[in-house]
Amino acid sequence: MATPAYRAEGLTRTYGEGASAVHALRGVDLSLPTGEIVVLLGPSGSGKSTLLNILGGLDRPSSGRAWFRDAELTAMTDRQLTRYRRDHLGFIFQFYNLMPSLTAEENVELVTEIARDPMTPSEALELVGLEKRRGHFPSQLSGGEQQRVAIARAVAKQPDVLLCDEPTGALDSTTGREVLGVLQHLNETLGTTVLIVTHAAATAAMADRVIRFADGAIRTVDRNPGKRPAREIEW
Ligand SMILES: Nc1ncnc2c1ncn2[C@@H]1O[C@H](COP(=O)(O)OP(=O)(O)OP(=O)(O)O)[C@@H](O)[C@H]1O
Repeated sequence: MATPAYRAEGLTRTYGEGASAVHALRGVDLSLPTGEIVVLLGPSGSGKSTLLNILGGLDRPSSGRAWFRDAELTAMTDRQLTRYRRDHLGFIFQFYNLMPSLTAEENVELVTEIARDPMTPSEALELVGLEKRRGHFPSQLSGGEQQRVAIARAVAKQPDVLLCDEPTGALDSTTGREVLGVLQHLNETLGTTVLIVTHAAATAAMADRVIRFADGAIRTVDRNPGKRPAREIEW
C-alpha cells in the first residue's frame, strides 16, 4: 500500500496545567491517504485546529507521534519543521492574510520567489480564475476573490498538501462553494492532498473521507462513496 500522507498515534495536546488545563487533543490516531480530500468536522473547541497545526508543523503535541510520509514530524527540530512547511505545505486560513500594499500578482510572487519549483504567479492566478485581476489590490477584491488569491499563493509553490482551516468561514455560501470548487479542481488536476477543517457540515459532500471530531478525539471516519462536485453543495 502507498505510504499515507499523514499518520498519527496517540496525539495529545494540553494547554496549561492543573485544574485549569485544557485537553485539546485526548489521544488521536489517524492515517490520511495521499491524494484525498479529507474534511474534518466537529464543534467549536473540539480540537480540529490543534490537530491541523500539529500536522502542519506549527505546533507540537504534548505526547504521541506524527509522521508526514516516512518523516516523523514529532522528532524534527524547529529548523526541520520550517523546511518541511516550506517544501511541502500550503496553508489557507479563514482570514486571507494578504499584504494590502501589494497587488494580487505581487502577493503570489512573495511565495514564488522563494519556492523550489513554483508555477508562475500568472499560472497560479489562472488556476483560481483570477488572471484578469492580477493587478488589483486586496481592497479592490471581494472576500471570495481575496480568498482565491490566498489559495493561488498557497498552491503556487506546488505543495504536496493543502491544509485549510475554515477556508469558507468568512464567505457567503455562493462564494464559499466557488472557493471549495477551486480546492477540488486542484486536487483533481495536481493530485494535491487537501485537508479541510470546517464547521460547515455540508462540505463533507465533496470529501473522499470525512472525520468527525468531538471533545479532542476522533469519533468516526467515513469514506464517502457518493463524492459530489463542490458546486452542488447546499448549505
Ligand atoms: N493557545 C491556547 N491556549 C490555551 N487553550 C487553547 C489554545 N489553543 C486552543 N486552546 C483550547 O483548546 C481547545 C481546542 O481548540 P481548537 O482551536 O483546536 O478547536 P477547534 O475545534 O478548531 O475550534 P473552532 O472550530 O472554534 O476553531 C479549545 O478549548 C481551545 O480553547
